[in-house]
Amino acid sequence: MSAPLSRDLSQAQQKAATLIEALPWLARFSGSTIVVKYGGNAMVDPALQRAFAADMVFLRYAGLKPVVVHGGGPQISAMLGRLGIVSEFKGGLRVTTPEAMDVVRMVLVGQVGRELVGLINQHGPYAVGLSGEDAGLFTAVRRPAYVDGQPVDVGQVGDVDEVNPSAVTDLIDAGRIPVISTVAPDADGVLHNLNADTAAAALAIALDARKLVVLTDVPGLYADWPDTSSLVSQITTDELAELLPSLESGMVPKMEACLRAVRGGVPAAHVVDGRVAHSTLLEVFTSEGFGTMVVPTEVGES
Ligand SMILES: Nc1ncnc2c1ncn2[C@@H]1O[C@H](COP(=O)(O)OP(=O)(O)O)[C@@H](O)[C@H]1O
Ligand SMILES: CC(=O)N[C@@H](CCC(=O)OP(=O)(O)O)C(=O)O
Repeated sequence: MSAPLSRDLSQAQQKAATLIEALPWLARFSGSTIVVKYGGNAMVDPALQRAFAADMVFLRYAGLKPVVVHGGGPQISAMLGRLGIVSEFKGGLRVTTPEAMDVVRMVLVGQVGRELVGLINQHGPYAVGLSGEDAGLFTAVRRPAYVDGQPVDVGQVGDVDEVNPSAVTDLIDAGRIPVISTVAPDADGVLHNLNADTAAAALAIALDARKLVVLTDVPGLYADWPDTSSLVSQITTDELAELLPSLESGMVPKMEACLRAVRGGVPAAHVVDGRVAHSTLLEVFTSEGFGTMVVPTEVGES
């Protein structure tokens, strides 16, 4: 039995309204580079993985230039466990011995990156995987770590010192979707383990990206975690800099990355809930946006 005509019509109008809501955002962002940090549940739930891959292809067809930087902390810990190598964190950073570094590279470049490339390429020949080692994309510098104010040795953990984005821009110009794993050599060629949020921010700046979108497992930043009424929809860089010292570990690298990106010239950085299918599309193409948006102080106050 078919539904009454009036219900068909109202459903059709709702669909048309959703499509037309995207029009100003398509006009604004078409041609822009968007760096997306893929992480959290979106990376382990098969339905969310497929939705994420479809979103990247959607962005490309909409005329945007998506660039994916992926995480993989839980996958690295699982593989270290399977190999009987102790996983240790100090000051929120993984202690990366030469032995652990081999595993970090194997898991990020050889497993997590490959899986995402495969998912995107079910839609066509778009994704190409590369790491910070390829064509000098990232040069790392040893990252200092502190516990209770005292310096501690975390081994081969790096921060991004230099970015040479030409390999990424070549791929974008060829219509591809770059998928980046965050390991990189230092100036002496010694491989380092980079936090993926940090690397995504550095890349967004170097690419002059229009947005940085960071997927995570919560609806966004809570000013007073875990009070769920304190979800922040928009925050300026100055406000975020003031809030940062009070944040707990999980959110710190993410919010530091957003602050770094926006202070480095990226017009907006967003933290969105990767547990919601198509969260990236919701953020880019709907008027309310989605999650927490970080903007420059002069924009937020105007
Ligand atoms: N102020 C806060 N706002 C939101 N989440 C917070 C906050 N403080 C701590 N968290 C925790 O940080 C986690 C996100 O960090 P993490 O697990 O490292 O992210 P991911 O795996 O997505 O890279 C959230 O799931 C939440 O438990
Ligand atoms: C130095 C450092 O933090 N390296 C991370 C690299 C992966 C990553 O950042 O993954 P997530 O985004 O899933 O946390 C690690 O070894 O776990």
